[in-house]
Amino acid sequence: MFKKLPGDEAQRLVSTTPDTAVVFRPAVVRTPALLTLLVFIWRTVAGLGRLLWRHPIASAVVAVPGVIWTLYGWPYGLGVVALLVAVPAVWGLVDRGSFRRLVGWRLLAFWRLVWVYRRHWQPVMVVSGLARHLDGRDCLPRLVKVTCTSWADLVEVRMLTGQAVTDWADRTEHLAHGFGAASCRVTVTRAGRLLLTFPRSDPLAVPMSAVPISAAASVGPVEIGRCEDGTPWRLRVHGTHVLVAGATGSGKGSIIWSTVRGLLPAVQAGLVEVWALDPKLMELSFGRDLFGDRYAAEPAACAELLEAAVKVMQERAGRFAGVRRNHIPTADDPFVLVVVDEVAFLTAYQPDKGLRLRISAALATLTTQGRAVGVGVLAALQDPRKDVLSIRNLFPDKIALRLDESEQVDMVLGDGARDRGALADLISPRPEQGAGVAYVRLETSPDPIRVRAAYVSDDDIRDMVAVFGADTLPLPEVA
Ligand SMILES: Nc1ncnc2c1ncn2[C@@H]1O[C@H](COP(=O)(O)OP(=O)(O)OP(=O)(O)O)[C@@H](O)[C@H]1O
Repeated sequence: MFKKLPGDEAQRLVSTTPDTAVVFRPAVVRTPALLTLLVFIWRTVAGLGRLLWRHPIASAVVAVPGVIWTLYGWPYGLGVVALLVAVPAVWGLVDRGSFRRLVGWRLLAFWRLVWVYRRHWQPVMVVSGLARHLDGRDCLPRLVKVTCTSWADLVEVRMLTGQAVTDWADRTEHLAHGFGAASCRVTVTRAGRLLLTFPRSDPLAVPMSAVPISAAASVGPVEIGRCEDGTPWRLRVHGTHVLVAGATGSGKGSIIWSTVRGLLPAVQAGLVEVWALDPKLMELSFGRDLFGDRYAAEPAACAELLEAAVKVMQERAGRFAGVRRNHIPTADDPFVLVVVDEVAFLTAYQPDKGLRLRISAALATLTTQGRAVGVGVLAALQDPRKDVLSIRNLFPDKIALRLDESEQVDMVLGDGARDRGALADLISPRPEQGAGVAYVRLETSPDPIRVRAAYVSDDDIRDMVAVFGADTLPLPEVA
């Protein structure tokens, strides 16, 4: 048996004669055959023990029929095999949900662990540069566990000591291609541990129709679509400000309209007011009757409406000072949501400098002081550069729809978001596949979440106007 010498050994040789070929002979250590055999047996036994410990059910499913076959003969063994096939099949037919949860995804996870991840682990780690070669040995990050959900493989990994999350985040493309997935997302679970998410299918590939309007009036997070894991996407608007960035046709309208739609019962109950600024005249004007007097399209009118919102905010701040620190929506002090479609028309592309400054000042005041007194801003824009919207960092919650360039992702979602898997620049430009698909990074979590907003069609907006139009709403006068 050869003992591999440390690879750095040759570097210690020094030759004083130029152009002399250095011949390096590795030392050969002869190991007794018995020792080799013992090491081999030990490794096999340890491997079996590890297999039984890690996968007791899978091991039992294979071992039990074998043992019965050996002890009682083949008819009994075959009977147990038939039972092992028939019981899950009937269970799966009767209650597919529980079968998948308790058996199906576990079996798939076992299969994917053995066939995909463990098989390719070493080459992928070495080629992607995540493994290290130390003292002649390959040190690999540890593959701890694979779990399957309906749409993705979740792979838990223990990093090598001294590795950082960015080492992995920088290599998501290598990992995705290496394990045959379309993408990879990196999440930190605890010190030294990561969760890699490899989607197997895209549950957001099919457009969703508008979320039904709830009977209950709520200012709480509004359900506006679905997250990648199948749970509802609830957008918090009260107590925060939200910035929506996306190229033309990316579906900014669906986020704005889904939010307005979800708030309508609360608007009707007088707990919420939606103030609409529509400088492009193409989006919010369609449901203009929902906003009554609180609608502006001309830049001068937009400036006035924003300044009116600032007045509401300041008046409340004066009343709340020293009395309370948070806003609770009531009929007297409703939550005011200022919706701005294409905010760049008012800030960057506005030729009148006086108006531009008034609007920027009002927006900056609202976004810095508004959330504690119940005034929120939901702004949409196409170009997220700082010179287009200098106050973009004042929005705690950000949504990146399809973007034109990869650099724009971090501009919207913050540093490192793209490396962590927010591939907003790769969202399909085909409306049926990609419109409304977005990555969200909430104030409370650095990890981007992939979501899709429901599509609120023109007919839906007409219905909303018919039921919740201005004549049915309690709209107080602008101060
Ligand atoms: N959530 C969605 N699901 C499916 N399709 C959508 C969705 N949102 C929008 N679309 C489709 O994409 C098209 C463009 O959407 P929308 O006008 O909302 O984009 P936008 O980002 O507001 O574009 P612009 O900035 O040019 O106004 C719509 O006409 C619709 O067909």
